[in-house]
Parts: sequence; C-alpha cells; structure tokens
Amino acid sequence: MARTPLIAGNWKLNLDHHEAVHLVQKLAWTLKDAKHDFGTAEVVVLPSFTNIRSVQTLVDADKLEIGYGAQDVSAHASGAYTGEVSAAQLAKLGVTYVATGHSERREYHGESDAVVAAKTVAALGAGITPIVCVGEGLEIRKAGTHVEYTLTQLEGSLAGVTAEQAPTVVIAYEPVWAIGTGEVATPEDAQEVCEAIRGKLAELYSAEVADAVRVLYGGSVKSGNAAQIIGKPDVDGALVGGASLDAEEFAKIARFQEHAGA
Ligand SMILES: O=C(CO)COP(=O)(O)O
Repeated sequence: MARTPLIAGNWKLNLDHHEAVHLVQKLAWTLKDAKHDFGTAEVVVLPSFTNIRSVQTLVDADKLEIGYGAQDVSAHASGAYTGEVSAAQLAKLGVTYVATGHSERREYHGESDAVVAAKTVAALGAGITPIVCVGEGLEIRKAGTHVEYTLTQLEGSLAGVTAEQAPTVVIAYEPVWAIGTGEVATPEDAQEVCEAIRGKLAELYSAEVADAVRVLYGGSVKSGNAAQIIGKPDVDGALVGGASLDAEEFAKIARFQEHAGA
C-alpha cells in the first residue's frame, strides 16, 4: 500500500495567535506558489492550544488544505482535571492530529508509556489521529541498545490501541539526541529504527497494519536533509520542530521530492 508522506510542524511553545495565523497564511501562499499537491505530501501544523481556534478560522475561511493539530491531549474525557484539554474539545475545533508522548512531555512532565498510551487511546476515541512519539536518549544510543529501547517504548505507548484503530496511527521516531541540537541522524540511522518499528507493528498487530502505518522521523530535519531521510523506504515523512517556524523552509521540507540534493 502506498503511504502518503506526512510533514508535520511541531511549533512547540512558540508564537501567539496572531503570529500563528500569519505563519499559516505565509505557508499556504508559499505552497500555493509552488503548486504543491497535498496528495503527494500531507502538511500539518501543531500550534499551542491557545492558537488552534485562530488557525481553524483561517483554514476554514480560505479552504486551506493544510491540516492542524495539537501537541498534547488529556487522557481524561472531562471533569475535575484542572488545566487539561480533552480530545473531544480538540475534535470540536476540527483538530485531526495530536502528538502524544513527545520526548519533552516524557522528560519535563514525567509522562510514562502508560500515560502516553492513555492519551493515544483518548485521541483515537475522539477520531483524532495520534502521532505517537518514541526515541532514545544519547546514553542509550551510545550503549547501542536504541532499537530495543525504542521498541519497548513503542509497545508500552500503544497499549490499548486495537488492531482496528492501529492502521490510522502515526509513529514518530525522534532520537532525543537529535532534537534541537542540529545533530541529525543519518538516513541509515532513521531507516534502521523506522524499519524495526514497522517490524514491531507487524508483531503486535499484523503485516497489513505495519504496511499501513506511517512512521515519521524527527530531529533537526531541514530542507537540506529531508529528501535523503524521507527517501528511505520505511520513513514516511517528518516531524519538524525549529524549521517549521520558517514558512519557506517548512514548505521546502514539504516539497522534499523537489529539493533532493538541495
Ligand atoms: O522535537 C522535534 C519535533 O517534534 C524536533 O525538533 P527539531 O526539528 O527542532 O530538532
């Protein structure tokens, strides 16, 4: 099955709602100028919660093909959970994707695989596609146990996801040592782990599920390295941090096929 590449911009804790609208507008113009075919690479941005409504209004008004999502979601449906935002609330704003288990959530907010799994299940329950993030830190990479580590994290983070739900899930392999450091994994590093992730999905679910799921790479992706990384057979797109805050650079990443060798 042909998997449509997904290029997702994780804006992290950046931009107010005016700036968010401006960036989506600029991204849309840039992609329009380049005659981007969203059928060849889907483009999604993940703004802060406070900016989602503004982005929705722009996307709806201008009928943009750019998708939008959230960077996190509550595992809870409703009730006494101060500060939380539910999957149903996000779905109501037209959100189609949500990142779960980003390494920054795991590290700074103590999210365990069980918490990530509960959030992933909550997103799926509201019809939102989770982008489940996994990946090892530098010590584990140095020890050479990164594949086993990432696969264990993956299995824990997918607990409760059914075989019916699994094909729609997106996995993002983000080695922590490559995030925001400029230290990008080689295309071979990305392929090694993304291939192992697909193998694990076949083991947990089925070969069909493994074939359907999109596995992204994230960590210092730029227009100059995107084509080589996404060109690998088991890498189906990118989760982009810093470079997604620059409309022209992010548009080039979305158009990686054209910028191979840039
Ligand atoms: O964490 C990331 C995306 O979720 C990667 O961030 P950078 O692209 O800034 O390295």
